[in-house]
Amino acid sequence: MSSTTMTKNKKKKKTPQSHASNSYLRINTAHPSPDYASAVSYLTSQAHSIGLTTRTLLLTPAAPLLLVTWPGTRPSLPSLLLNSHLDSVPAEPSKWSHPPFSAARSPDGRIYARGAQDDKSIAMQYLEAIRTLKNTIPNPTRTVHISYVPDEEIGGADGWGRFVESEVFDEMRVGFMLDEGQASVGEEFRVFYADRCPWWLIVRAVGVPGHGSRMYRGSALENLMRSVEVVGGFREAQFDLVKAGLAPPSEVVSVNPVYFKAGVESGEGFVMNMQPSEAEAGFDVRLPPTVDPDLLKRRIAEEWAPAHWNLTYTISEKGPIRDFKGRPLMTATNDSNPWWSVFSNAIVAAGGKLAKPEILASTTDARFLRQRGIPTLGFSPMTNTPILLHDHNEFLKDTVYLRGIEIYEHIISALSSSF
Ligand code: MET
Ligand SMILES: [Zn+2]
Ligand SMILES: [Zn+2]
Repeated sequence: MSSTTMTKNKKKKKTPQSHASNSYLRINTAHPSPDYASAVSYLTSQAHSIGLTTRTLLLTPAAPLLLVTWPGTRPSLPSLLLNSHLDSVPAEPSKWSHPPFSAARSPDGRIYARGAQDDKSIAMQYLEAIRTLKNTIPNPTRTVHISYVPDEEIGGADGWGRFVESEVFDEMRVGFMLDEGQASVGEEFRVFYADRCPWWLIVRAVGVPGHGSRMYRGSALENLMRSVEVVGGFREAQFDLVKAGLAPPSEVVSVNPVYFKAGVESGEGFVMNMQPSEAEAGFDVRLPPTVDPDLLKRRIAEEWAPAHWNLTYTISEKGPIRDFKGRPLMTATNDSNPWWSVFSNAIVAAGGKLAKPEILASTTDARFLRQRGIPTLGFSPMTNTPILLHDHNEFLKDTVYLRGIEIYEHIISALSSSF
């Protein structure tokens, strides 16, 4: 744990190109070696320029976590936490129209960068919104924290997984957290009250090796292909529900193959006339909170990877799927949750429209808070924007980014007051 610094509040005017965010987008935060040091140092300097307190936590040496604080006048009230992860998924630069860490701007204002949507925009918008609010309110009623957290994209074990267990987190007494959401292709802002839970499934096959010309039963690849066919059938059935309009995409179990690995290699590439004795496939599986995980586990064992086909499997469960009381991880979006009412009213006060609350198709660190019963919503203020997270040519328009700052001004102002 290192320095705590407070500087004086300087009144600065926001200019549209204070796309300070561009400097942040240019830091290469992609796995497998995200430049956390530069990201933390940049965000720290931005926070100090507004007069906010910062702390860098080294819960593991390679993965710093930055905590920014705007102290409230009534610190006894539960605090508001705004969360953003520091890391990004890798990009394939040769497939992009602009280098992924250039933050290149097109004539119509699209800023291209890996992380432009996921989720470096909110990282900067939180700060810019507070920069503006500080001009009129030196301190909020309730304490506002921003957490910049490592390793979200790889499961969060060394990020939120450790943070949530720390004394610092307990001392923050978080009452409500806002985390990232996803872009909206229409006019309405999207908000997410739950995530799907990721299981990373690897199916391994062994089998009879032999000459590439021979037809026989039980080769490793034949065994693996049987598994792929069964998984594919399940996938089609889930997809059919979505296509028929019977379920939103985030309310079915998705299962997508993400790699296949097989073949005997020589220095020249794959040996084409040998059938290998081993093969494996990787699947990204996502479970909505409404699904019974034990039933899916049974299906995997009995149908997707049965031992009698010489198949074995591992499931890497990325985080919790139920809270400490055994309930699905969901945040209430009705009057029973006062944070919800204040949040949704703030969007309206900002002139925005909110879509019906959804389950997020992907996964965020929100699950670590929901597991502890802390209400958490996923929200990234990006309307009229194609959904490009983890895709090539990820971008965000400058006008959308700037509008997002105004939205956060309303939200932070409302949620940090007492109610
Ligand atoms: N946010 C990432 C995703 O949804 C990582 C989730 S935890 C494995 O893929
Ligand atoms: Zn993200
Ligand atoms: Zn992501």
